Amino acid sequence: MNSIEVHELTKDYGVTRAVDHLDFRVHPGRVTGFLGPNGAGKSTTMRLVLGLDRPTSGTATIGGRAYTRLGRPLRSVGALLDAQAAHGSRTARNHLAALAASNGIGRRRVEEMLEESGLGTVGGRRIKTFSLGMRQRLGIAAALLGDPGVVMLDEPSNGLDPEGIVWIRELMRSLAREGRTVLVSSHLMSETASFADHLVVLGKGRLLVDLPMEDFLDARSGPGVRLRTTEPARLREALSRRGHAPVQGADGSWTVAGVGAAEVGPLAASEGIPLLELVDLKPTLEQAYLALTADETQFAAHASMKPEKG
Ligand SMILES: Nc1ncnc2c1ncn2[C@@H]1O[C@H](COP(=O)(O)OP(=O)(O)OP(=O)(O)O)[C@@H](O)[C@H]1O
Repeated sequence: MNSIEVHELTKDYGVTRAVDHLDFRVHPGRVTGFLGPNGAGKSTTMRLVLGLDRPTSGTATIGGRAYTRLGRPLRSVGALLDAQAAHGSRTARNHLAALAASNGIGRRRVEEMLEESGLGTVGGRRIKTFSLGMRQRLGIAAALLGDPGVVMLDEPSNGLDPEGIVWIRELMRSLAREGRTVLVSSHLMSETASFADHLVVLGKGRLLVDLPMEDFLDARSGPGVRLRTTEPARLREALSRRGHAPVQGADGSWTVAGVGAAEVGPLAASEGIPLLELVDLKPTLEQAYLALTADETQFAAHASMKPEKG
């Protein structure tokens, strides 16, 4: 009911195609990370979902309805797109109160959200005196004012201090646990890995990936292990007989590509080689993402090198 659906969505700005026949759905009950290089079309997609821009073709809906047809939109969808957008001469409290009034939301909720976002003591200050992190907190407070089922945040950690980053991470996790739909764009891979269950990745306006985080990481890595042993020379020999070349790290551990712990463990046991540590390696989100975007760049280079027909 609360999902975001994007269907054949296309947006051209003059000759620039910002979004190109996009198709994906963001489901409730999980945090979806929205990734892609600069200019990939993430902000444009979010603006189209929020009715701030009109698609060239295709549709973007929330629970089957266009944003512009939602009665009191803040009660259905909360969004943070640009934390600088708030009126600087208003106080934080007045800013939230104006939003609340226009969406039929009670004053008590304003105070609740000021507290929740860590702005309880500065609610009476003008927004123009706020730091980037404080504006970001205010933007998140505004997004959640109407207790919406759908939350869309563009770079929410921008400008936040470490405490703020932990706060936003926990907040997103709890919003998803409550069954809300949470779509979050970010350039910070370790951050995204810490809160997202699912990933949607764009490249040049097109959909590259729509997968659970685990599946994305698994799909972009071959097997590999890290191990420690008291007899590296014997293990290296045993592994090289099977075509594997261990590489020693600065900390004295060894990594072996192309083989899993399920194979290395029994091999070491059968050779009587003691292992002090043996773990299957998973790539970080950053490694998997960079491998994906490198493939894309290569693909683009090949495509542009193709001779023209005719
Ligand atoms: N109002 C506009 N007028 C003209 N071109 C635009 C406009 N908005 C976006 N674009 C172009 O559309 C493309 C997608 O931009 P968009 O801001 O959606 O990307 P993004 O993935 O959010 O990038 P970033 O990670 O840098 O925020 C870019 O080529 C951008 O220059």
